[in-house]
Amino acid sequence: MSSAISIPGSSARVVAASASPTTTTIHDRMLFRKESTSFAIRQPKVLHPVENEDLKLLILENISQEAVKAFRSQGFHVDHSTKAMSEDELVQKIGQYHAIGIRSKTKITERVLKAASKLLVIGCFCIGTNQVDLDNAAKAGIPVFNSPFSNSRSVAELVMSEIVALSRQYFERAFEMRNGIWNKQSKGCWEVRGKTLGIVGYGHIGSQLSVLAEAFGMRVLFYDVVNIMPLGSARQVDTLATLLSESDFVTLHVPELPETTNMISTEELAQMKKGAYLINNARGKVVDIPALIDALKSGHLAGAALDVYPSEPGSNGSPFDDQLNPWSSALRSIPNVILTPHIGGSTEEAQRMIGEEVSSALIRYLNNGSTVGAVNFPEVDLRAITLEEPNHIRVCYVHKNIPGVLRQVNEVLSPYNVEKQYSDSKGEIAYLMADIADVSPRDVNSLREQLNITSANILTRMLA
Ligand SMILES: O=C(O)[C@H](O)COP(=O)(O)O
Repeated sequence: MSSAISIPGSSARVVAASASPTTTTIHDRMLFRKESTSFAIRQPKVLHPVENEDLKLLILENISQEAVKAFRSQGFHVDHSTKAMSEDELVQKIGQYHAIGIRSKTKITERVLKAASKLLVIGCFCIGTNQVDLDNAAKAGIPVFNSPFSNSRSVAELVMSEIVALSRQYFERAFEMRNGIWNKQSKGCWEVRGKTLGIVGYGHIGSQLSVLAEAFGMRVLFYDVVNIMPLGSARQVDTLATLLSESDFVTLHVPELPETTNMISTEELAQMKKGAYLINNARGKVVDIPALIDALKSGHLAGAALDVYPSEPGSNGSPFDDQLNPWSSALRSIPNVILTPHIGGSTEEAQRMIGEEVSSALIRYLNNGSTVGAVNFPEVDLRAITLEEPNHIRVCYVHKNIPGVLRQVNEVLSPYNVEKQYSDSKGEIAYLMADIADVSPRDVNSLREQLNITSANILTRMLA
């Protein structure tokens, strides 16, 4: 949510953005300068890449129209599709685009990145970024942005509904009623009040869920690799085994990482209480599904809810079958499992917020060079160039993080007045932004060429 504040004496507006780390920067705000007792307003100049070519964006997976509108309002050309793209399709098409927007299905692999000769930035319009080869993107000078928490509430609410649905078996009853079967029963159906919820991963979703579960009268335990202050009366436990052995419901909220692959397998399922339930809305590879099928068939677990799978179809209407995942029909035949098609973050509210948040981050990077909020890149930003500085240009220089680079860059910039400069590094990648005064259009090209030939250069862009 954002609100607008009118500035007296000005038709411009200030956008007071949400608490998101990527939605508010100095570029979004007016600049104020104190002059005697009143404030004079210095308006930020809207920057654009000085390259002649128009920016082309590929927006996949039915990303919110809010994002598409925001991009078009910047004059970008947008190709929009409701579907994901396969690696082969991307390799064929990506070469013409400067930016791509994806959700969790489209994989940006090393092969795709090699074909992405013009790509400047990647937007993941979701929380997860495991679908992108982040290291190779950074090495190619491509920052990746995501939406770290805009769909947290939607996922947490889905989990609450799954806890009640599993506990009351109402999805099975509803399924029977659809088939004309009246089967009223209370055996094995429980209230959730007084039961223990074990949350694995106490980040934005896990902590939100903790609050909702306590409002339902549940006792909440959580396990996380870092120490986190519990909300309400929740309690952090030291080991996953403790959480598994004490919880009636176990819900997973961890990213897909080598350490979390098959985090819940035969041994962990055996540690869960007999009659407990497992819920996974995180990533498909976190649960060893054949082991889960065994635990359900043996009756050790009373039920499960799964929203994510190791392989997922790329578009609606595509089959969820044994070709996609070899155990698919075995899983589908178990009655006490709720299977949903990765809808955790699929609400109008979440998609709208994500659309606004990630499109803003991409526009800020493309037009202003800001990498604040990037997940694979040093975070660099500069205060805005103002309208009172018409011949200023902004240099955005992504380079290898090796000694001696700044000396070379400053030599190139030395004939000019460098108004401000900031650089930072992350692993092998470093990023420098500098605003330079009084640069003629002819000098812009020469500056770019001189920076392009520095040995550490990965990508140089000029904004004016
Ligand atoms: O990573 C996420 O935010 C969730 O898994 C949702 O992914 P989706 O946007 O592809 O539905």
